[in-house]
Amino acid sequence: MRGSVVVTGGGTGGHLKVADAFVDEFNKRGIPVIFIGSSNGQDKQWFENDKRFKKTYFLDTKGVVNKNALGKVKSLFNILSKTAYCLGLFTKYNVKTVISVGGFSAAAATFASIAKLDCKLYIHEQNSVMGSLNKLTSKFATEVFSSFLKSSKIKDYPVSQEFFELGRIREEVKTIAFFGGSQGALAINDFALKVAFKLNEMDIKIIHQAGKNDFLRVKDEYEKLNIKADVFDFSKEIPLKMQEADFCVSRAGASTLWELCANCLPTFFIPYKYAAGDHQFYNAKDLKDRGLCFLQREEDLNEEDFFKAINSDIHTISKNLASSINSNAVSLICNIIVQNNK
Ligand SMILES: CC(=O)N[C@H]1[C@@H](OP(=O)(O)OP(=O)(O)OC[C@H]2O[C@@H](n3ccc(=O)[nH]c3=O)[C@H](O)[C@@H]2O)O[C@H](CO)[C@@H](O)[C@@H]1O
Repeated sequence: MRGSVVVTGGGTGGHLKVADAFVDEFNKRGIPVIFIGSSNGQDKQWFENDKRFKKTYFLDTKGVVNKNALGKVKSLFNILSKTAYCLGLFTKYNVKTVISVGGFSAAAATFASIAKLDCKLYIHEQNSVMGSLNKLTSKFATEVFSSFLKSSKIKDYPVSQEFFELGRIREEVKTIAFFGGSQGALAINDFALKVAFKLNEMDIKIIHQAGKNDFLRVKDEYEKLNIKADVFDFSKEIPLKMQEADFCVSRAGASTLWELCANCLPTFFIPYKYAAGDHQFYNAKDLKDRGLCFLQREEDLNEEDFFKAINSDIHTISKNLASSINSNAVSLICNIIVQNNK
C-alpha cells in the first residue's frame, strides 16, 4: 500500500470501537496505523499507550455544534490550527490514506486529508442520520461506508470478531444485561432499579453497566435492595457480558446495536432522545420493523411492555438475529481501501 494510513475520530466509544476494528484489520495485513484523536472525550482512555498503533496523537480539539457564536468561532480557529498541524504530520509520515470514523475528534485530520491533494479520505458513518462533520466532508471522500446509506459499497457494520465468536442462540431469560452506551445512561439505570426486585423474584440475574458518573449510586441502590447484581461502570469485557446474558436493555448507539445483533442477543432498545436528528431511534427502527428487537421511547417506558418482551418468543428473535449481520464487513472495507491505494 502506498504511504501511511491514519485512522481518525472518536469522542465517544461508538466511534472509537469502529476505529478499533480498523486497526486490528490493518495490523492483520501488516499495515501500520497512526491514530489522531482528541485529548477531550474518551479517545485517550481507549487508545493511549496502545501498542497496536505506530503512533497516537491526541489534539486539544472540541466540538463546534451546541456552542454559542463565540464558542463556535473559537472552536473553528482551533480546528484550523490543528489542521495545519496535521498537514505537517501527513508530510512527515507520507500519509496517503485517512479513514475517519466521525465525531468531533476527526475534524482536523479530515480537513487535512482534503487539503493534501495526494491523500484519499474514507469515511465510516455509523448512524442512521449523518453527523455534521461527515455531512460537510463526505463529498470530498473517495468512499463513504455506512449500514444506512444506499450508496455504501459495504452495508454491514464493522463489528469485532469476538461478538460473533461469543454469540449463541438464546432459549429462555435467566440473565438480563442493562447497557447505557459508553457513558452510561441515567434513564436505563433508573429503569433497571425499578424492575430489579421483580427480576430477582423471578430468579433472573442482573448484569448492569451503569457508567462512570452514576456507578456508585446504582451499586448502593442494589445493596439497599439486597440484590447481588454484577454492576460496573465500564468494562473492557462487554463481549463476555453479552455472552452471559439472554436478554438486554440498551441505548441504541450504533456500535452496541450491531454488536448485540452479532451476538444474537434479543434487546429492548431505549434510544437517547437528544441524539442528533433522533438517530438512535432510527438506528433501531429497521430492526424493530423486521421483528428483530423491541423499541420504546424513554417517555413511553413502562414495566408492563418490558415484562411482556422478556416473556415473548426470544428464541425466534435470537435465531433470526444470526442472519442480520455478516462478520466480514471490516475486511471487505479494507479490501476496497487497499485496492484503491495500491
Ligand atoms: C449519546 C450519544 O450521542 N451517543 C452516540 C455514541 O454512543 P456511544 O459512545 O454510547 O456508542 P455505542 O453505543 O455505539 O458504542 C459504545 C461502544 O463502547 C463499548 N463499551 C460500552 C460500555 C462498556 O462498559 N464497555 C465498552 O467497551 C460497546 O461495546 C460499544 O462498542 O456514538 C454512537 C456511534 O456513533 C452513536 O450511535 C450514539 O448515538
